[in-house]
Amino acid sequence: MTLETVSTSKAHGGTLEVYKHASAATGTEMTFSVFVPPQAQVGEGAKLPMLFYLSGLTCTHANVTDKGEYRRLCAELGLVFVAPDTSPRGEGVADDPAGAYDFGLGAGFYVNATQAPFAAHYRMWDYIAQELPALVAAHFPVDPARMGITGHSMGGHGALTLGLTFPETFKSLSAFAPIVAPGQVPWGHKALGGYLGEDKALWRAHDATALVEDGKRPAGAILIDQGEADSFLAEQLRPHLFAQACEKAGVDLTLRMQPGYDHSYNFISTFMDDHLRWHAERL
Ligand SMILES: N[C@@H](CCC(=O)N[C@@H](CS)C(=O)NCC(=O)O)C(=O)O
Repeated sequence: MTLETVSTSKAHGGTLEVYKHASAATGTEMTFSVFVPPQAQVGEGAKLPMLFYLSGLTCTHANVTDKGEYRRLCAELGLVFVAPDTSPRGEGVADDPAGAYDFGLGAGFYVNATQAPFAAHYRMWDYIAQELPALVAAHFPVDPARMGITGHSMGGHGALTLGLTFPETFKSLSAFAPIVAPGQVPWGHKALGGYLGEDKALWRAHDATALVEDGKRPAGAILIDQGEADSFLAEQLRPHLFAQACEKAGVDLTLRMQPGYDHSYNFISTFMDDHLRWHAERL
């Protein structure tokens, strides 16, 4: 698969690179950023651990790339960091009929849609679970046996559901302010209903709390940070639903409620170092 370079720029001794490529999963062009730390240059054939970061509603690869403040520590730890887009885009890609921010473009919810007109391109589950790991392993100095996943909000939902479903691919798992129970909150009802249809039994495969209840297990322990001043906490995020399911199932979850922090990248960048270390220690 061919990658087209959008940009490349030296940072912290490594390089921040942005690429476009034709995606077999979505049938569209997809864009992602990758930070390659300086350890990649130490000898030919370096194989480094890597972390996928899945973004939230309205985001592209650029939000965390610009505001996540991950490069300095990734350079120190020798961790490759990959940030994909949140939905397919381009001509012929359906959007929310009313142009709402929480469905359609920028809101793929990391599922394979089954409902028209979204089924044609909204296949972010396959893109993140299969296509992107293979593509990254083929083109960058990464060890495919040492990949982790994290994400924010809708991207935290993606990280948890993918990490629980594919523990052999995603060996370490964390999330920032994730949607943990889409089957029980308005964002999830709209997205899962719109992409997967109204049969709620089918939603359980894309609901982290239901996945744990149904017996799925991550590769190891899970870290979640959640701001207590997050305006989405009570209605959309509800992390205690996931904590209860994990406790009952014996899943090792560290849920840290962070006083005063909101839903923004000020919160994410504050705790980014902790998440990078969490993954580096496990990969
Ligand atoms: N009310 C917000 C909701 C979307 C939102 O808060 N998105 C979060 C993820 S759920 C985000 O990361 N936004 C982009 C940013 O802060 O850079 C909007 O319409 O933009």
